Amino acid sequence: MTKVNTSLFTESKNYIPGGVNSPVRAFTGVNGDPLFISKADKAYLYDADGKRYVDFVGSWGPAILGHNHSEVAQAVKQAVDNGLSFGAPTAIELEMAAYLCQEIPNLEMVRMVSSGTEATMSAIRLARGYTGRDKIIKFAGCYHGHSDSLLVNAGSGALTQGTPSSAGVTKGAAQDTLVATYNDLASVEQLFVNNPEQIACVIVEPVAGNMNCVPPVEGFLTGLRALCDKYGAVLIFDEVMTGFRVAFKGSQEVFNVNADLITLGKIIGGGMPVGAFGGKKEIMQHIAPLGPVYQAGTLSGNPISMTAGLTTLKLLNKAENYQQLTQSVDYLTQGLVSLAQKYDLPFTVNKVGGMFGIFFSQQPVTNLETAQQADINLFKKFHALMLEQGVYLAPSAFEASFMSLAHTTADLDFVLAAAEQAFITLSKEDK
Ligand SMILES: Cc1ncc(COP(=O)(O)O)c(C=O)c1O
Ligand SMILES: N[C@H](C=O)CCC(=O)O
Repeated sequence: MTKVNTSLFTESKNYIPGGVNSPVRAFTGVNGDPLFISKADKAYLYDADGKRYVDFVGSWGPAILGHNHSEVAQAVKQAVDNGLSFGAPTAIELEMAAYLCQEIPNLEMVRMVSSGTEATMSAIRLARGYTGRDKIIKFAGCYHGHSDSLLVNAGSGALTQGTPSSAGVTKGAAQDTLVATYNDLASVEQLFVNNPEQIACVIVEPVAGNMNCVPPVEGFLTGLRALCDKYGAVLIFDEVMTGFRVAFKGSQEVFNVNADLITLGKIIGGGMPVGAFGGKKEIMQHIAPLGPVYQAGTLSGNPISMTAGLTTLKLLNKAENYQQLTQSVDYLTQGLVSLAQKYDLPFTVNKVGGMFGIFFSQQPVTNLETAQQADINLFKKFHALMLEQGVYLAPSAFEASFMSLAHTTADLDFVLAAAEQAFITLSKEDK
């Protein structure tokens, strides 16, 4: 790390646990030290020492237009002039809700919250209140935020830190969380059979992005739909990451499957804190003040977040944007695969729309077990070599990468040239 970065990190550790406000930022997953970011623009991050990086983290997903998009920034500046927060209904939150319901399949009503964690926690409470059942099914390696009952075999930072099932979660909170294997319908059906009429919902990342990027195999999501119908459970698609990322209308469109409840976050806040959950009216009417399932939030529907989010969504809403994202992902990942072959390195990629994952693995990665079988040490070395050359990848082998509309072919060629240098170094070390 360079001078200013080093002193900021040293100082931060005195006041903030681990020097960071979210564990995955700490770079422990790559045995490094975090960069302190001073500004971001288009496809680039600039660290505290002024060094530029081509960024594939995109604030963990939201920056799909690229950083600091001028129209979003302008709209936010105007909204700020009217006040930051009112704790009362606004026209902009109505506009956001109506827009989401118009664009996202099966979203008839939606409640805004302030994070993805709140969205999934509330959706689960709602599913429990609606069905009168206690147990839920999640998948090993999927991450749905940090509420107690979901920090069981979780992905993302929890997995990276080696604490997929967090300390501090009581047995009571965890006992109703049943864990199945991603892409394995038999493991789900077994849980339904073993817990008759007790399972309120299945919650799934339709494309897993918190054990790196792991798409659903053919029939997995439709199979979940069928199992939920058969056993009377609610199907929750956690689209906090995949919403507006894999396609404008999300995973339901890509995989042609209907969910009962959908959670959103990240992109719908355009870089501001946000989350949302919604779905069929019949279920959503159980939420307070209409129904008995309580859910609330001081800053929910915050006008600045709504403005940033809605402006982002309207700019995104063009088929050619998703063609561009897919083409950019294809260009980069095909280039990486060819280079890895050239230097005889084990390498595989997964991708859907604007998200992708790279693995130092010879076998396809379809679940947590195969993601963990990839060569994590090789990834750590690759990460360091890329960072040195000005490419910012997620500091963990268990995080998906994100393309933005601001990444140019020149940026991607720069990244491929850096990757070639990194692969040359890695292949020499390998021998
Ligand atoms: C799929 C998924 N669900 C939920 C969350 C939680 O969102 P947040 O970090 O905004 O609480 C995240 C990311 O953190 C996520 O990737
Ligand atoms: N993978 C997480 C969200 O998608 C990363 C964000 C965080 O935990 O800080």
